[in-house]
Amino acid sequence: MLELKQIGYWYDREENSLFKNVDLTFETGHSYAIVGQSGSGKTTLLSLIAGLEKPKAGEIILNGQLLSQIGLTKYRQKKVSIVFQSYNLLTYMSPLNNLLTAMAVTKSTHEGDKTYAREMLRKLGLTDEQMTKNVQRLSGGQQQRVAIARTMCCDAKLVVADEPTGNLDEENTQEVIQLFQTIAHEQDRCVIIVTHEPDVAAACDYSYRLAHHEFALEK
Ligand SMILES: Nc1ncnc2c1ncn2[C@@H]1O[C@H](COP(=O)(O)OP(=O)(O)OP(=O)(O)O)[C@@H](O)[C@H]1O
Repeated sequence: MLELKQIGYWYDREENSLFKNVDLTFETGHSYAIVGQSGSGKTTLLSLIAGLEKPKAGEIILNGQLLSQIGLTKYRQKKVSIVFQSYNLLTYMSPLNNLLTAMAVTKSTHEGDKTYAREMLRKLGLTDEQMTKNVQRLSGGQQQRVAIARTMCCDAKLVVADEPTGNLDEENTQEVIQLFQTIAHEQDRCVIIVTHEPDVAAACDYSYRLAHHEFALEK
C-alpha cells in the first residue's frame, strides 16, 4: 500500500542525515511499530509518512501514486489519519461533535451520519452521556479512545500514531493497543505507531528499529 523508496532526511546538512536510502513497505491489514533511541528520527519519519514534511531524497508512493502527484493537501485530508500523544481533539466540543467535524472536514463516506459516530464511540467504551459532554471532562484514556474513534469514522486507510500511549496508564495502554489492532485487522487499515514502549511494539504485527541511520525489521 505504502512504499518508501530510497528515502533520506536531514534538517541542516546532508552529512547529518537522520537516515538515508530507506526502503520500507507497509500493507493494509497490518500494524507496524517504529522503535529506536530518542532522537534517532522516528517522529521525523512519521511526519514524512503523514505528509507533514517532504523527504530530502527518495519517493513515497501510495497505491502506485507518488505523494507529489496526489498533492500533500489532498493526501493529508483524505489518505492519512493521525493520532497524537496529546490526543489533539477540539477541546471546546463533545466527542460526538469531534467525530462529526472530522467526518465533514475529510468528506468521509459517513459524513453527517450521527448514528455511525455514536456507534463508533459506543464500541470504544463511551457512554451516551460521555459522548455529548465536553471532551475535556473525559480522562486521558477516554480522550485517546475518542481520537481513535475519529480515525475509524474517516476513510483514510493509513493511520499513523506518535506515542499514542505515552500519557496512558498500563490498563489504558493495553486497551488502546487492542483498538489499533482492531483498526488494522478488522477495518483493513495500515497502522504505523512510533513508540518507546516494548509492550506496544510487541503487540504490533511488525516492528522496525531505527539505529545507525537505518531501519531493521525486528519481528
Ligand atoms: N524542526 C527541527 N529542526 C532541527 N532539528 C530537528 C527538528 N526536529 C527534530 N530535530 C532533530 O532531529 C533529530 C530526530 O528527532 P525526532 O523527533 O525525529 O526523533 P525521535 O526518534 O522521534 O525522538 P524521541 O524518541 O525523543 O521523540 C533530533 O536530534 C532532533 O533534535
